[in-house]
Amino acid sequence: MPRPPIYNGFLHLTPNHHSHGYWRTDEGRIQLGYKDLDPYIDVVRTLERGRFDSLFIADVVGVYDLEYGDGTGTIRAGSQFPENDPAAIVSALGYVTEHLGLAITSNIIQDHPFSFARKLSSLDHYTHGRVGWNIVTSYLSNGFRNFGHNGITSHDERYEWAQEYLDVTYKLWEHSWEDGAVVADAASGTLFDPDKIHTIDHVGPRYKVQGPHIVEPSPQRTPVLFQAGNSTAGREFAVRNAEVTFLPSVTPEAARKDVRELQEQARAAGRAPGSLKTLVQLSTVIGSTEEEARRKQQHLHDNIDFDGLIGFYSGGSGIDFTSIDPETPLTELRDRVALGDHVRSIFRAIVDADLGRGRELTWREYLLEHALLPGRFAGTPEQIADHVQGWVEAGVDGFNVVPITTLGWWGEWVDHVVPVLQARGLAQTEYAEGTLRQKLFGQGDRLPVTHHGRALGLAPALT
Ligand SMILES: Cc1cc2nc3c(=O)[nH]c(=O)nc-3n(C[C@H](O)[C@H](O)[C@H](O)COP(=O)(O)O)c2cc1C
Repeated sequence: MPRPPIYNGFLHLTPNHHSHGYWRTDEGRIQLGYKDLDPYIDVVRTLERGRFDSLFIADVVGVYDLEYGDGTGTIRAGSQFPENDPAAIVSALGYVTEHLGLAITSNIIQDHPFSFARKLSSLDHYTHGRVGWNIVTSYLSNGFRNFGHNGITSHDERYEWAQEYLDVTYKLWEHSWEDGAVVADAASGTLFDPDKIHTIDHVGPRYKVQGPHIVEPSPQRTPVLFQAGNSTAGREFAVRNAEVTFLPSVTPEAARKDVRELQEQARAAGRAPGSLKTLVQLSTVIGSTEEEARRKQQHLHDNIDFDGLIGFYSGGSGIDFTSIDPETPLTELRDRVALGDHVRSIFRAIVDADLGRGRELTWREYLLEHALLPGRFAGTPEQIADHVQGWVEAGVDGFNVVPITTLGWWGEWVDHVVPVLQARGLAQTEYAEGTLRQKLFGQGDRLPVTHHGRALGLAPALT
């Protein structure tokens, strides 16, 4: 019998994740506690009460819109700014939970792979095998400038860089220590068997790492690997490396096709069936009646900080949208020659999608209704469960649950929606035993032997 869908709680250690400016409202002010540990302890306890599979912490290492407009929109609104470091909180969250997976985002520019592998192995020990890694290549040019680069590296080159980064970590996690390297034989005075611990001697275009790994193999060795690549290079990277990937689909119909194509690609790349799980974003506004849910959604729209949203959107896409009047109809933007071919092609695609179903949308309406939390659904718990069912029937394996407020919102979901989902077999009622990987895949603690990271091996030592 297949397991119920996977649920990740999506978090960001910042005053506003996607509800830009909502900190100003009575409901949103709680997010200003983002610097404290206690509110997050509350979040993970709530997630565990709701039998979430994992907490998933997003992260960026720069300001979204420093290069766009007057460069202040996201700073003033506190949109994904400031950003506390996800790795710093994992031990504490692991200590107060027993089963919840703890997946952190870390990008390839912020850490050397040797120190990153060491950090994740340590966290996997301290959490008894519950750590995951969201592999990101970073899309913020300010992020690159913060780490000594002149600007953002080109898109496909970032994925090549990421592959080498991962290969270094695979060598450290999977190949540096053989099984049986820990001896602890008091009679011979041998704690570790040097013959079973190897240097990795990695030499590549960006990294030179001798090794050995300086942390004992942790329960999962490699953390569970999450990734969200939608481009051609991103998909290739996902089918080679990811164990859980995020689909861009905003409707179940789109997901059906996306899942099929991805799984065909994974099969062609030699991945075992079921070894690459697909998640979609699930963003909901919950009401005891449909009317209440709609009212809450309107309240959210009315309180979005538009400069923050536009700055976020500009930084995320690498296109300066700050000078466009939000009240401009999309068709006018599609035809505005001064915007250039690339930007106009984006507006053409949006207009062609006919998201207003015949109604002409303005740029503001499009951003609020479709770009802010794509696929957002407002309804009662029963309607949300119907909505979830539609996605499951389309073949997705689970959901990244996006809250309206990073802190304070989770009880609403767990107390009102989860019981309905559980009653319909759409959410687990108990945790399976074991590590995060064992819980998600039921095939043991380690990467499958056919996975690239296991198959890689160590190159012969250079002399
Ligand atoms: C659910 C989800 C979470 C993401 N989290 C982050 C994040 O925390 N930090 C980040 O820099 N990028 C994040 N991304 C962006 C992806 O890493 C990636 O850049 C994006 O999906 C575009 O991939 P592509 O260039 O292959 O199309 C996220 C994407 C998705 C869909």
